[in-house]
Amino acid sequence: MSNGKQAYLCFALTNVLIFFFSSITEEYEKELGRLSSRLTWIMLASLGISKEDVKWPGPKGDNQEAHVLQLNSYPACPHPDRAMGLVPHTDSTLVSIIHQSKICGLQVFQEGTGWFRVPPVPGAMVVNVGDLMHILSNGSYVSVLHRVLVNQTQHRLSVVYNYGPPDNVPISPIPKLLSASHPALYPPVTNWSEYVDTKAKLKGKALASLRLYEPLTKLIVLFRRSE
Ligand SMILES: O=C(O)CCC(=O)C(=O)O
Ligand SMILES: [Fe+2]
Repeated sequence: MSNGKQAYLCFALTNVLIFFFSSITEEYEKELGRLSSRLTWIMLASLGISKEDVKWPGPKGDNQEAHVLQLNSYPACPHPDRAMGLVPHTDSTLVSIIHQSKICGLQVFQEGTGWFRVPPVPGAMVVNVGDLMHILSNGSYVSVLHRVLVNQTQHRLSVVYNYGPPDNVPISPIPKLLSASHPALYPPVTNWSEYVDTKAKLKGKALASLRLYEPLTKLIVLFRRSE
């Protein structure tokens, strides 16, 4: 086959692959959008919050939630003890839905236990509570600290659907959840992208730096310690 024909075949094949990849990605985004929205409203409903209580402002009060689809690739690393796939962090989202390939790597931090593995389970996805859900629920849902380790021999992939509020919408604790005994723990965050910028500057300390009060449990511990 001539070089010209080979180049044409390669070009045509690439276009076919791009077409299939884009249509699968589009379908995936649509489904995950529906799933994230349902999960978000179910989580809020469990706190007694309805869609009426969280009207995203907009020209007609009909602003749509936003999302970012992220593809992560963690090449095999001969010295996994000297490298980190993804440093410990919380997600700047309402919720994030992770699809992991068959390789372990994701770990979650739990107070008192430390880091534990979240192994891939065939047919299952991982749902992370993000910082904006933490703020919206006034700390009822706690955003999860997690990290990713690299594998010595196997390449790991993950697909993360980051689900957040419409952009340009301020996020603050839902007023219905607040009372004299449950004051707002966070001031309004201007909007999703601004929060992401703040986080980039303050690294892991963005949420803690916004917090207006210490959790009551911590105060009790401090009080007991000083007795
Ligand atoms: O790769 C994973 O399992 C998690 C990725 C992640 O935490 C992220 O992209 O924020
Ligand atoms: Fe994450």
